[in-house]
Amino acid sequence: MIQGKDICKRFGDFQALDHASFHVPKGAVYGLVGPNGAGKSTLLRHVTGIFRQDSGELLVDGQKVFENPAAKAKLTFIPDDIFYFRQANLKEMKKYYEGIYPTFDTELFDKLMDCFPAVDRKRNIRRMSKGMQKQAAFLLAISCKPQLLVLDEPVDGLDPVMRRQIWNILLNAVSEEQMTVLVSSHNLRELEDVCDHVGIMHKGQVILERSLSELQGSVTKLQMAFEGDEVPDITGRFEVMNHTQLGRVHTLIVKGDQRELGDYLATFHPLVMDMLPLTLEEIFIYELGGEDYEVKDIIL
Ligand SMILES: Nc1ncnc2c1ncn2[C@@H]1O[C@H](COP(=O)(O)OP(=O)(O)OP(=O)(O)O)[C@@H](O)[C@H]1O
Repeated sequence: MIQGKDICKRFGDFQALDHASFHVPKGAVYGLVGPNGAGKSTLLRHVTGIFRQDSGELLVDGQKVFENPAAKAKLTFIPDDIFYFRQANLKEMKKYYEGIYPTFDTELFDKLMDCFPAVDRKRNIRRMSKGMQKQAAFLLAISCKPQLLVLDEPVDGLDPVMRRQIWNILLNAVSEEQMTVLVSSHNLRELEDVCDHVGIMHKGQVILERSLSELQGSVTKLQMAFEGDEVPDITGRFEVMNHTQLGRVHTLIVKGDQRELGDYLATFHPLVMDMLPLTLEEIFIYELGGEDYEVKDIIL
């Protein structure tokens, strides 16, 4: 759905995007994660056609987006600073969206209103709380039935119940409408349950991009104890990303097929051997561990 290649953007002397490349497949929920100032919002503003890159290529559904209304009609964007017209209420904003998006689904809008009981159609949106303004933005954006929904820090300012509610609605739209979602966040944990692809941004670059199905099962955390103090050397056969020892218990983070690993280690007759699930956060920490990055700054 989105193909970005070597995108560069400079603001004066500052290189905000530095050959950023990434790929978002159709129907994916793609999380863009990175610390403050990494360039996430800037990249999203290129995807949504607000900025034009200085160099590099960016295609959404095969088309350039900047100054291309046909391409823009396929996507909706919820930025971190949501815009509503002064004095407008939800009813009026809905009318505005209906005028721009031929795909706007009024029936869906009315149905979704039930999921956001606190949002009053007749109240000036700018007078609503930040969380309610965000709810209104979701309501409008999803009702446009976009092929691509771009979200910048989407659940900031929402209570946990509403976060869950919104993710449920989004994931529903992804499975029913094949909608693609590109979402930025500081927090990998927040995205862990919902994304199927993750890209990590640092200093204007996408330094790592993975599909979660590719990751799951490819990295294993093992806790083992053997008769002696040593563990068998498996480095010739598997990539050991991390090894710590506490007493006789060894904890290894190993890359490779889980079953093959288990079968191989069982031949050494360990006293104890447990395979533990890794969080997405742990996987990325180990994946980035060998690189010259302050991993703790990236994964928050
Ligand atoms: N219009 C602009 N003019 C000048 N500098 C800008 C502009 N927009 C962004 N920048 C700079 O580009 C860098 C990347 O900003 P961006 O907002 O994309 O980061 P981010 O990853 O979204 O950060 P955050 O997580 O804090 O929202 C920052 O150093 C920012 O100051």
